[in-house]
Amino acid sequence: MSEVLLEFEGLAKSFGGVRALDGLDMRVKRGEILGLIGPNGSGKTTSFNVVTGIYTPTSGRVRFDGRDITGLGARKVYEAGIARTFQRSRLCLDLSIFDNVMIGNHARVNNGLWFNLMNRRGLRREVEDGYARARELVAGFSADLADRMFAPVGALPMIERRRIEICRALVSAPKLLLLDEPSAGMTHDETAQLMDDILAVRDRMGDLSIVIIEHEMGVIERLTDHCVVLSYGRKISEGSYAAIAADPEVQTAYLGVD
Ligand SMILES: Nc1ncnc2c1ncn2[C@@H]1O[C@H](COP(=O)(O)OP(=O)(O)OP(=O)(O)O)[C@@H](O)[C@H]1O
Repeated sequence: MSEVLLEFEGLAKSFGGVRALDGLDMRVKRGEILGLIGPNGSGKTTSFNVVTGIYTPTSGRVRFDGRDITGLGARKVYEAGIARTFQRSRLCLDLSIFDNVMIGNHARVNNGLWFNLMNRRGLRREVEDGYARARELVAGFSADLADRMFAPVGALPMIERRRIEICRALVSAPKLLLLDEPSAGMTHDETAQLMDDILAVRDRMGDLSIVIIEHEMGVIERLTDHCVVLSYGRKISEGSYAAIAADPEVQTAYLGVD
């Protein structure tokens, strides 16, 4: 088995005259946490949208777990083992913690009409198994949250909502988790707690790979094994956080140092 889980080859995506991705080459190894950083508009979120099948690339290839997944639709990408969170929360605020987590579990349930109508025992077992799985995931973040699985998520503070979003992504047992600015909208203390959470998830889930987009450099420094820096849709640097932070091109493009 190759140690590379995800690979971009010359990935490009244009929107009219805007080259959001401009020939990006990048690799994510199994089990690593990779930080994807760069100034606003450098193509970070577009790369997530291309990998997850929301956008079809203009050119280039995406390979995942030994397969070419270029241009596969969102559902097939999800079934292949890639899950994500979004920069802006996509939780259903009126629904419970349990319901929100289960939305991420749809590939694992046999929810055909015939099954639901005729196999009541099977349906019951499916719901019970889903509940046990969702509760276990949530308990991994917070025992208190796990005791409130039927509370509406709209009543929860931002950090708890982020935890639920990560659980919703993890319930599909992905091989790759894409986190788009998980610290957005959180306080310094909440961000610190979330970093502990993400490291704990990685410890619990052995060879899960994580790609994290973040503007908070403290988060990138603490969490990542490797970083890739984008500018105008191209990779301008990569390496450990210490290496990229010391790179003059990164300082000029990203940190605003001349
Ligand atoms: N759907 C779209 N239609 C038109 N232009 C888009 C679209 N999505 C992204 N872009 C443009 O592509 C470029 C890259 O955007 P992207 O959101 O990927 O950057 P980013 O690095 O994630 O930025 P940020 O850090 O602000 O989230 C920007 O110029 C953006 O305006």
